[in-house]
Amino acid sequence: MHVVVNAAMSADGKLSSRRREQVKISGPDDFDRMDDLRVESDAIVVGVGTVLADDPSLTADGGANPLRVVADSRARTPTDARVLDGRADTLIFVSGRASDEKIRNLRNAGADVVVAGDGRVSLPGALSELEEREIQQVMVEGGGELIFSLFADGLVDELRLYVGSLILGGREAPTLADGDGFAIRERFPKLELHSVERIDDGVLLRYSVS
Ligand SMILES: NC(=O)C1=CN([C@@H]2O[C@H](COP(=O)(O)OP(=O)(O)OC[C@H]3O[C@@H](n4cnc5c(N)ncnc54)[C@H](OP(=O)(O)O)[C@@H]3O)[C@@H](O)[C@H]2O)C=CC1
Ligand SMILES: Nc1nc(O)c(N)c(N[C@@H]2O[C@H](COP(=O)(O)O)[C@@H](O)[C@H]2O)n1
Repeated sequence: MHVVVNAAMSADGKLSSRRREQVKISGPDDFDRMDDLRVESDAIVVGVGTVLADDPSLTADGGANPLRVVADSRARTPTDARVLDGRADTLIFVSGRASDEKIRNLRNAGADVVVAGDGRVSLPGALSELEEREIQQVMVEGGGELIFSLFADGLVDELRLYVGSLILGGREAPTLADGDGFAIRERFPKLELHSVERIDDGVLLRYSVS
């Protein structure tokens, strides 16, 4: 399985505003590139924070829709969220912290709900489940909490990072890898830079993860 993290950040490294509002960091050509990546992926994964903040549809304009996947330990995805609009299949990973009632409500809203882990969703467990379903390419769209955990668990193969030409600012604004962060005595994940490409008025950086 190949796991690609795709995200857009401002020149000061923020994924959205200090109020966690969805900001258009990508321009039209970069959104087209993102859509192409959705089409060529078998699953798109986000954390429930992104669902609650952005209410994304996670569908592809130009082709077949990949499986939509949400990491949502406590089953907080609203039953009227756009990821449950029936336009594509949706799999929600919850953990032992999710109540039976919330799981039932999500299933009634059309989601496939799978329990992975006891505390937060076990990401190795979730990716194993996707592998069993013959998912070959996974596109992770965010946000920063989920991306940090995937790096911490050593589960990311590739990073495609669009850097837009704007400053969002704010110490509380989400960044690419939030979570607890890494310390110097631990191993910082290392990247290998493969390409730099100007798109719209920003830059796409493509890395593999060593
Ligand atoms: N510019 C861009 O490319 C993008 C920007 N964004 C922005 O990012 C922000 C949302 O990011 P963020 O708040 O970090 O939310 P995330 O989408 O990363 O979701 C985080 C939540 O996922 C749940 N989760 C379940 N399992 C795990 C796990 N193993 N590790 C980490 N999280 C887990 C947790 O909630 P629980 O414990 O309840 O399960 C956690 O709070 C929004 O402002 C959005 O606009 C988002 C995507 C892309
Ligand atoms: N690539 C990219 N550029 C931006 O400027 C963005 N704000 C995002 N955000 C991500 O796109 C999702 C929106 O999805 P839908 O089009 O509604 O399906 C959003 O939830 C973020 O994951 N990405």
